[in-house]
Amino acid sequence: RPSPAVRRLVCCAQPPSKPPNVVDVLRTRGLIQDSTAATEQLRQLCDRPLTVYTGFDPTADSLHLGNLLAILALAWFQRCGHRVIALLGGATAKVGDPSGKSAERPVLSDQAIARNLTAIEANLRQVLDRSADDMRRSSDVDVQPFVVLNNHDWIGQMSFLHFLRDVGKHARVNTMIAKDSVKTRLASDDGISFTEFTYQLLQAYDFVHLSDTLDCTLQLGGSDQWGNITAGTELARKIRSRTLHGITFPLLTTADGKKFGKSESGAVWLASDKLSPYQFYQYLFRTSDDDVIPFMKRLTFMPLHEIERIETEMKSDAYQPNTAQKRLAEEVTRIVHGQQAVDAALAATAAAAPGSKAVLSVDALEAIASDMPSASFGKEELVGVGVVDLMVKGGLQKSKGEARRLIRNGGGYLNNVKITDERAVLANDDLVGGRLALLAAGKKNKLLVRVK
Ligand SMILES: Nc1ncnc2c1ncn2[C@@H]1O[C@H](COP(=O)(O)OP(=O)(O)OP(=O)(O)O)[C@@H](O)[C@H]1O
Ligand SMILES: N[C@@H](Cc1ccc(O)cc1)C(=O)O
Repeated sequence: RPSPAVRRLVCCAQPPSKPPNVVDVLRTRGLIQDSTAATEQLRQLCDRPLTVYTGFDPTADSLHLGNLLAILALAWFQRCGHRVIALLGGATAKVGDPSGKSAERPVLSDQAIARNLTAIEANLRQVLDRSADDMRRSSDVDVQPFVVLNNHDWIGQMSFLHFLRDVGKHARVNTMIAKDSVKTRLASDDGISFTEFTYQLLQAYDFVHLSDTLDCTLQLGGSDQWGNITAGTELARKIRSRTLHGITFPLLTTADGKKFGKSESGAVWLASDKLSPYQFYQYLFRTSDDDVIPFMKRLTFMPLHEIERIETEMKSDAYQPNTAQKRLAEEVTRIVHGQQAVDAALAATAAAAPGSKAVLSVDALEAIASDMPSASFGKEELVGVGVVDLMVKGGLQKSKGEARRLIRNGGGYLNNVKITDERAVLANDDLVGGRLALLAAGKKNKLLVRVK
């Protein structure tokens, strides 16, 4: 298929089509919580290409599902023809954002920050590059490459005196202590360190710096960032007499109301070495019926009319349970890990399904390994050994008698194929990839056997 540029030439040199106003996109998808201007003023501001940024502190070695909301908000700006900056907080991570935190953050070593920076940049690229490529393939909107910056490049050089004179002098402590992030911590027994107290000024300085150097006029962030974003708009007004804007989106919360975060246990990581694409897919597949439609609007690029159609279908008697969840899981996994990962997750899900007859691959078995008990044996303890013995040794059945009865009643399976003979032995060919086999007692009770 010819590139958009070539298509434009062929199609009588038509100008690129005008993308929708990003404010309408964000608003209709539930991605605006607060903003520094009323909707109409924001629409006017976004009616021509502008530069927008969001910051990510490298406080862990992966971003998570909550951060995906911020990345997708940036992607919507990119898809609507704006220039986007993803800012890595190499400097701010050393200080620690008190927003939404009830206690002081631990100090990270320079090595840990450097490792996290590389990992987080990879997460951003894996989503934003793919989104931009998809967009370039499917429309003629002028999608600009996104820019990644690290605030250590300017804050790292700044002297303390410079900071006190050029930034601190223009900030009122009264205003600073009124921010939610500080107010809550001041009320706690441990209070807040001077370091974390100054965080908002560093983020404010970033905004002014990006507006000076790259004409960035808008900052996005989760609702926990409102205080830091407005610290930037206030500073710009004071030291540059300039009006900058901010938009926040509501935080993505778990079913029990907790913010998805990297510091929370059980984070839904975007990095595949911390959470496999299959587990990522499974997590989304388990979304409740109440959350599935809002998640589709906020975490996918699916057109709204399609989401609304699914919402209507969910209310009909003919609706197959979990169809919407499957679609959500596929779309979000594709955005984060790509189509191949979706195909692999679907194959693994089919392999693990109760009563599955799916032909097994090594990848599928490895993907589902964490979902079921497993047992490892030397190859000589497996090949030529009776499946009845293996079922008992692996803990799938309590006794050989029980295992025999199971097979006689048609409930024993090896690699998703019914075992018809209770004297059957495991052959070399039964080891998928020469190292894995799946034994099952009934439809759900499965055991993964591995060669040690
Ligand atoms: N659950 C969430 N829903 C929506 N946005 C989020 C969520 N968690 C973080 N963000 C947003 O992602 C951006 C980067 O946040 P940050 O790097 O501090 O992650 P974090 O998960 O909040 O980290 P930590 O748990 O260490 O506070 C911010 O704009 C933040 O508001
Ligand atoms: N404070 C943001 C990250 C950030 C860092 C620097 C900025 O300029 C902007 C945002 C957060 O913790 O989520």
